[in-house]
Amino acid sequence: MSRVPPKWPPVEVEHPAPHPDAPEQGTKLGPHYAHCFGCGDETEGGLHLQTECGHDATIIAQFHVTDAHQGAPGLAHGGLLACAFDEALGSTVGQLLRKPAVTGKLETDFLRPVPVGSTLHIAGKLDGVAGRKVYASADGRLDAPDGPIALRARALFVIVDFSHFTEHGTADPRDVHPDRDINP
Ligand SMILES: CCCCCCCC(=O)SCCNC(=O)CCNC(=O)[C@H](O)C(C)(C)COP(=O)(O)OP(=O)(O)OC[C@H]1O[C@@H](n2cnc3c(N)ncnc32)[C@H](O)[C@@H]1OP(=O)(O)O
Repeated sequence: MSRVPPKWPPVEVEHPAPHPDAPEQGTKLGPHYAHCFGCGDETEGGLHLQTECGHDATIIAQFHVTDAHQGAPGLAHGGLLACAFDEALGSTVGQLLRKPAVTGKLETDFLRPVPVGSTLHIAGKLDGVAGRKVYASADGRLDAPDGPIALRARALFVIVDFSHFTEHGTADPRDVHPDRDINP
């Protein structure tokens, strides 16, 4: 089967430098929201993705695959793997650009099965910006930062105003203060 991906990014883009307030390499990034299914630390059934700032404007995430994440016996569920990439790519966009953004489109190539007990090492990077559209992509490697690639993902994020989260969700407007620069 041919796996030739379409042109990426699909439009002409600019390549922005990371925001001056973007975290430095090695900085551990806590959850952006304690109840986020992807990264929250108060969601018993969540993915508990752990992220940190990598080298060369990358965001590195680790997803430990447990019994709770199975789709087939002993294998991770594809939708949860896609969720891990959504979170890692959202973190890449938010942490490096310091702007609130939501996923508009997410494409995932599943190249190898991901067994329970393994750790997926996801490295996300920005591929370009066109107006409010931000293109980002990530590779997910099995069990080591240089392990075999199990998944690849490309995503379009759209920069939004903070009112997206107060009008469509239940974010507290008091939590959207002038110092806040990434998703609540
Ligand atoms: C640190 C934080 C980590 C967070 C990680 C988790 C991130 C998430 O999972 S967010 C939750 C999932 N996503 C959502 O709920 C988003 C739901 N969708 C929406 O709210 C809206 O459709 C939204 C905001 C994406 C776009 O709406 P709107 O603001 O009206 O802009 P709109 O004009 O439609 O689109 C903006 C541009 O993006 C393009 N675009 C939007 N969606 C797509 C798409 N699916 N495919 C291609 N292009 C798209 C539009 O064509 C437009 O392009 P152009 O500027 O060239 O005309």
